[in-house]
Amino acid sequence: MNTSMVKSKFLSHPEDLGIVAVGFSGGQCKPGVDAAPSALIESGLLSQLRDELNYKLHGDDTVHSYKDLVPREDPPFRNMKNPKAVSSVTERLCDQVYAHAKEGRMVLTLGGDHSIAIGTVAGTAKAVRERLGREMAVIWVDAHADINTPETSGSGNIHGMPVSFITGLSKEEKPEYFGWLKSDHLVNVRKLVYIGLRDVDPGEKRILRENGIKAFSMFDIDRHGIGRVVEMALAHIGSDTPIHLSFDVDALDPMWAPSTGTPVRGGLTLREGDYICESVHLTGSLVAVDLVEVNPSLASEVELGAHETVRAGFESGIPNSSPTRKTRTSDGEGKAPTGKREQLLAGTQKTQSTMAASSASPVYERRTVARIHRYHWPAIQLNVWMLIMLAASCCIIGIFATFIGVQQHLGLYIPWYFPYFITVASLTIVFIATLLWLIARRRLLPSIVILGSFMFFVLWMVGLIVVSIELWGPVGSVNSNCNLLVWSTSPTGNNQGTLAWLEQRSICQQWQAVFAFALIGCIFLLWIIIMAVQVFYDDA
Ligand SMILES: NC(=[NH2+])NCCC[C@H](N)C(=O)O
Repeated sequence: MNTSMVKSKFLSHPEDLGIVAVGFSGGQCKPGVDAAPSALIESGLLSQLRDELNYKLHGDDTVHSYKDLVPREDPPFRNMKNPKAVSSVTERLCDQVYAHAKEGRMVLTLGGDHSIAIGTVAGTAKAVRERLGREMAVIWVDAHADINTPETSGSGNIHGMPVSFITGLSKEEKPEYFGWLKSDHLVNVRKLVYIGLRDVDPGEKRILRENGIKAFSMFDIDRHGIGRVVEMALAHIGSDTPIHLSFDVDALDPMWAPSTGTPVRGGLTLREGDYICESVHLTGSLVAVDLVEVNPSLASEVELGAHETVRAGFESGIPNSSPTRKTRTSDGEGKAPTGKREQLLAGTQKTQSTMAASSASPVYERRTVARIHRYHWPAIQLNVWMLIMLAASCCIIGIFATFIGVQQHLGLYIPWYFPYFITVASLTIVFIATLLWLIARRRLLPSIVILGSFMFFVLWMVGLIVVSIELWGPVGSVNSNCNLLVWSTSPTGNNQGTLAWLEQRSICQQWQAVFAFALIGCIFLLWIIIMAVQVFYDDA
C-alpha cells in the first residue's frame, strides 16, 4: 500500500503506478533530452517510489527509444520538424499511457521533450472518458505555452505545439501527421490551466486570448503568491474533474533547473514547483503526471547543473507529496522535522555521490504546507435552503410587525415574543447574507455553518415553542378563540359584524402561518446542519 494520506477520487488502484519512460527528443533539435529517463531512474527515482512510498510499479524500467518508429526520411510538413516521427511516437505512447490509465492507476511519464504530452494527454483523456465518463483537466506547468499551431510556430519544433494538438486547435487529417488524434483524445480548452508562463510567442498570446484560456504567468505568481495562484487554478478546474499534470522542468528557474533545452530566467523556485505538485496531489484528483525537458547533457556552464536538474525533476516526479512531517531519527542526524520526500532526497544524495562530485549542494529549506481543504457544497440544495429560510424569516417579520401594529393601535400591551421573533428572523437574514458573502469569497467553511445554524436552531425552537403555546396553550389560547369566533361562526350580510369576522379570521390565519414558518425554519436549520456535517466529512 502506498503511504500517501490523500484519498484518490478517481483512481481505482491508487497504490499502483504505471511508469512510462520515453527516451525521445524529436520534438526539438537539441540532443540529450532523450537521456533524461535513464538519468532519473539512475538517480533512484523508481526504487524510491517502490521502496519508500510503497507504490506498486507497473511497466518496465526500460527506457523506450521508439527507434523503430523514426523514419529515415521525415521532411517538414506544414512547417513541423520531424512530423512523422513525433506523430508515430506519440501515437504509440498514447496507447501505453491509455493501457495504464484504463486500469485505474496513476501514470507517471518521464520524458523526453514536451511534444510527448500529445501522447500522454491523449491516452489519459481517452481512458478517463471511458472509465469515468468525464472530461479531464490539464495543468500545464511551463515557462512556455506550447500552444503554437504549425502555422504560428517560429521554430517549427513540435515541443512548442503539443497543447494546440491536444485541444483540437490544430487539426490534421492524415494519420501519419497526428490524424490519429480523435475527439475522445482531446481536452476542452476550458479545462486547461497554465502556471509559470514567462516566454509566450505573439501567436500564442493571441490563441490564449481568443480561446479565453486560463493562464497564470510569473507575474501572477509575484502578485498573488504561489498559494493563491494554485488555489485559483484548482478552483477554475473544479473539484470533480480528474487532473493530468504536465510538468516541464523549464518552469523552474534556471538556478534550480539549468539543464533544459529552452531555459528562461525568472522562473519558479524549487519550493514553488514542489508546492504546485503537492497541492495538486492533495486534491485527490490527480490521475497522471508528465515530467519533461530534463536534459542532463546541457550542463556546461554550471558544474552541477545536470545533477541539480535531475534532482529537481526527481522531486517533482514523485506523485506523493503528503506534507505530513515526521521526525527523522534513523540515521542519528537531522532531528528537525522532515517529510518523506526530504528523506528520499537525502537518500538519493547519498547514493548519487558520483553525480554530486562536490558536497556544495544547496541546503533546501522546507516549510510545512498547510493542508488545503476544498469543500464541495451541493449548490442546488444550498440555494433552496437560503431561499426558503429567507422566505420564512421575511414572513415572520411581516406578520409579527403587523401584530405589533394592531396591538399598538388598540392600546394593548405587546408580548415579548413579537419583538423576539422579529429580531431572530432579522438576524437569520443577516446570517444568510454572511453565507452569501463567504460563498463569493470561496470561504464557506462547514464549521461556521454548523455553529451558526445550531445557534439559530435553538433561537427558532424557542420561538416555535412559544408560538405553539400561544396557539394551543391551556388558557385563552389563540386557537380556542379562533374556534369560537371564526371557525364555528359564519356571518351574513354586509355589515360591521362581517368585517370584524373577516379581520379576526385573517389574524387566525396569520397565526397559523407563523407556526408553519417557524416549523419550516427549525426543520431547515436542522437540514443545513446535517448538510454541513456531510460536506465536512466529504472533504477529500
Ligand atoms: N516545451 C518547450 N520547451 N517549449 C519551448 C517552445 C519555444 C517556442 N515557443 C517554440 O515554439 O519553439
